[in-house]
Amino acid sequence: MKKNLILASASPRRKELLELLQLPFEVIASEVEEVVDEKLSPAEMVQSLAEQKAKSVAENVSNAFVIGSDTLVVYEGKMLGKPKDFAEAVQMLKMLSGKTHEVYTGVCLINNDDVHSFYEKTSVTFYSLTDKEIDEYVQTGEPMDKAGAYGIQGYGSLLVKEIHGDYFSVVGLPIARTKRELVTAGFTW
Ligand SMILES: Cc1cn([C@H]2C[C@H](O)[C@@H](COP(=O)(O)OP(=O)(O)OP(=O)(O)O)O2)c(=O)[nH]c1=O
Repeated sequence: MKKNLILASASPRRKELLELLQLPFEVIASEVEEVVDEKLSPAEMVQSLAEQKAKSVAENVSNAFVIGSDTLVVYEGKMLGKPKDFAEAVQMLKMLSGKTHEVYTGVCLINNDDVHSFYEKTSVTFYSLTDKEIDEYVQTGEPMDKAGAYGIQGYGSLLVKEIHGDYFSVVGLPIARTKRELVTAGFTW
């Protein structure tokens, strides 16, 4: 039987990226209270969070493939989620200035009792940023709902010197890999 596709995410970027598959899908934002186990590595953490999001939606639907995803920025072992306020956004950007960090995105595909998870790691190098540049960027408001306090797809593009790995994973969903993993997990077009 052909399965429905559901994106368990409130992120407009993930929705836009999933639209590239040219398939109908439904968006149901997960309302799970994310449980963070500090002992996990970044790769384990993003997959665990992706799984929590996908599971919370999968529990309430049938005959569907559910996709959950989570993105974290990691610098020198520190995992950075979304900044809680402007001051924290400034602090994160000062830390990332002139340095290379990793962006981890975990994806979890759930089909009934089958749980299939994977992650992508992308290295991003920032130019050295002046305090003025950081302040002006934070004033745009763009950092506030984004891991690591920047959006590579927006004004944040002006901060980035180099990237190694999947650009789309930094934006929130490694779409080419997701398509391939859906096939591996048994989803039929
Ligand atoms: C680093 C980076 C992150 N981001 C975004 C991707 C994610 O939406 C967000 C990280 O937060 P997440 O908790 O991964 O996702 P979310 O809360 O936005 O959406 P949901 O949990 O409902 O799926 O940061 C960018 O848009 N651009 C970037 O360059």
